[in-house]
Amino acid sequence: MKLPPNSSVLFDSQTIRSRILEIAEKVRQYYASCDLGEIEMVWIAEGARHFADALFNAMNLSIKMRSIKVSSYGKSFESSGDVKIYDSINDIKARRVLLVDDILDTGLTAKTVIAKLKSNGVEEVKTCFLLNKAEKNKGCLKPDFEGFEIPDKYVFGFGLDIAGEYRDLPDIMAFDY
Ligand SMILES: O=P(O)(O)OC[C@H]1O[C@H](OP(=O)(O)OP(=O)(O)O)[C@H](O)[C@@H]1O
Ligand SMILES: Nc1nc2[nH]cnc2c(=O)[nH]1
Repeated sequence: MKLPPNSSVLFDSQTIRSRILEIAEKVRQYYASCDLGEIEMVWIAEGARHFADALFNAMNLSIKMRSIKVSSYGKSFESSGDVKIYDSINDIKARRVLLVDDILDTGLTAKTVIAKLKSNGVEEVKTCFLLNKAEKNKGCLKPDFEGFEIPDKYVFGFGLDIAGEYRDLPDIMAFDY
C-alpha cells in the first residue's frame, strides 16, 4: 500500500496493544464497585472500531456495548464544525456511559455527543480516547482515560482514515499536512 509522503510511524501495533491493556485495567478498576448492569460502552464509528474492540476485549467486563455513527471531517483534514450524529441515540438511557473514541482533536465531536447523552438523562459520562491532541485543544475536555497525548499532526491507521483509506493499518502513522 502506498503511504502518503512524509508519513512515519508514531506508535507501532505492539505499543498500541500494550497501552490499551493499561487503559483497560484502569477502566476495570474504576467500575469495580459499580453495578455492571447500569453501564453501557458507546463507541464512535467509524474511527474508534479497532480501539473499541481491543479495549472491550481487554476489559473483559459484562457490560453492554454499541456504536453510534458520528462524523464531522468527511475527506478534510480539518473539522467542518458541523457534527452529524447519524444514528438515533435517544434510546441510550444507561445510568453510566463509557464514551470511547479514537481521537480527541478539537473536542467538538465528544462535546456534542456528551451533551446529547446528558439530555437523554444519562447521569454519568466517562470518556476514553486512544489519542489526545492536548496541546491543540488546550485541555478543553479532560479525558477520564487516555492512551497517548500527541502533537498537532494528522494521524492515520488503527481505525483512523485519510478520506476513507488506511483505517486497517496496524500502526498509527502521522504526517504533516
Ligand atoms: O475532536 P474532533 O475535532 O471532533 O475530532 C474527533 C473525531 O474526528 C474523527 O471522526 P470523523 O468525523 O473523521 O469520522 P470517522 O470516525 O468516520 O472517520 C474521529 O474518529 C473523532 O470521532
Ligand atoms: N484520521 C484522523 N481523523 C481525525 N479526526 C480528528 N483529528 C484526526 C486526525 O488527526 N486523523
